[in-house]
Amino acid sequence: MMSHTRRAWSLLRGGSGVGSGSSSCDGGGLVLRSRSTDVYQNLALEDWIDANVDLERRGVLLLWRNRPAVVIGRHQNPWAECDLAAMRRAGIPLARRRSGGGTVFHDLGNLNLTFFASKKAYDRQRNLKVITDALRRIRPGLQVHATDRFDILLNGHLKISGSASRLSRKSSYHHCTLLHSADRSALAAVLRPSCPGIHSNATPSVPSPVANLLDHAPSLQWEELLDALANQYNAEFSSGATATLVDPADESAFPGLGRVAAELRDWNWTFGKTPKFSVQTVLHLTDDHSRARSSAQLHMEVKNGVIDSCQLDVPADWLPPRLSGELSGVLVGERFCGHRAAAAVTALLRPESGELRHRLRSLCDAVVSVMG
Ligand SMILES: Nc1ncnc2c1ncn2[C@@H]1O[C@H](COP(=O)(O)OP(=O)(O)OP(=O)(O)O)[C@@H](O)[C@H]1O
Repeated sequence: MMSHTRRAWSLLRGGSGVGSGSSSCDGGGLVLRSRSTDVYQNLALEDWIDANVDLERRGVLLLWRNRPAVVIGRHQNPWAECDLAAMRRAGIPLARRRSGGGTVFHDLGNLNLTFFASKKAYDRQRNLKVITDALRRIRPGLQVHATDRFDILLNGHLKISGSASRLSRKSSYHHCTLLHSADRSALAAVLRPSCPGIHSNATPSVPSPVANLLDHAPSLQWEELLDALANQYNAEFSSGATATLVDPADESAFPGLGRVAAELRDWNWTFGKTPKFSVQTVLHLTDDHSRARSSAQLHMEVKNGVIDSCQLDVPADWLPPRLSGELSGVLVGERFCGHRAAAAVTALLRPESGELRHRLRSLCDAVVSVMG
């Protein structure tokens, strides 16, 4: 018997098997649900569908959820958008998506919907209408509306959905989040800057108060929500598709997907694609007994996530210029990442006089903590 994934693959490749409406494609045709909760696999699945499915013939709606993850827009700076140290402690990965826009938090209480269509059929308000119509249909009392920023708001001001999209030569996709029962305190804890004093042209996020659907529609279960969305998609796009489970980890069904997932997971994409930026900040220094205090100025230029230049202005009565100069030199060419920088500067902390070592350590710690 054909597995769900294989059936989906044959459908995606243009085989038959979906309901009668699917071939009269008014931009609609196939509803898929990903089995995976790995953010990189799911983002790679989006790429795969965009590259391999004939979207002129049929559109696709992909429904997916991730284990906790922070997803930044293509042109964003992760150090400016999220608390990387807190994420590392909690084991929450960072992903950079291919589309533009701002930073969002995902977990299993957040549903993602990706609407794939030909470039000609690309229509974000129509896609958002699928979501708002589905919500109104299952809970007529819910006050939801789509904004001209392509967010969906509840009760006029609480964001339940954010959108981003990507257009290629012939195809398009538009993905949206939908907060059902996400951990809002985790969301607030990770969506704040790691690093002070960043100057850059990266796209900034637009923070909004958020809400979970479950708090406003207390008995709304996942299956009811997923069915309503699939049905509404079919109604809007005159399709007769039933949702099909797919597994992006199945390389025989999605050849090449694993390589794309690995690229998305790689530091060179997640951090290395950050638009160039500079960091200018004051470092607060203390000795080992937290008695003596001083401050230093840090100025770094970072390109492709790597420190291109580093200048430390440290008062001469705190450290001899030789040592602060040496620390600056050690950091140039390093990835702008606190935990990696910590390894790089450890070598500097060779025995000097005890007092100087404490003062150098304090300076190193201050620099490393700035780097997230
Ligand atoms: N899963 C989520 N769903 C909806 N809103 C979220 C979610 N996670 C975070 N947010 C809120 O959305 C803000 C980011 O919104 P922003 O508009 O910058 O990006 P976006 O919604 O991804 O995309 P776009 O900018 O393309 O609309 C966050 O600061 C937070 O307030």
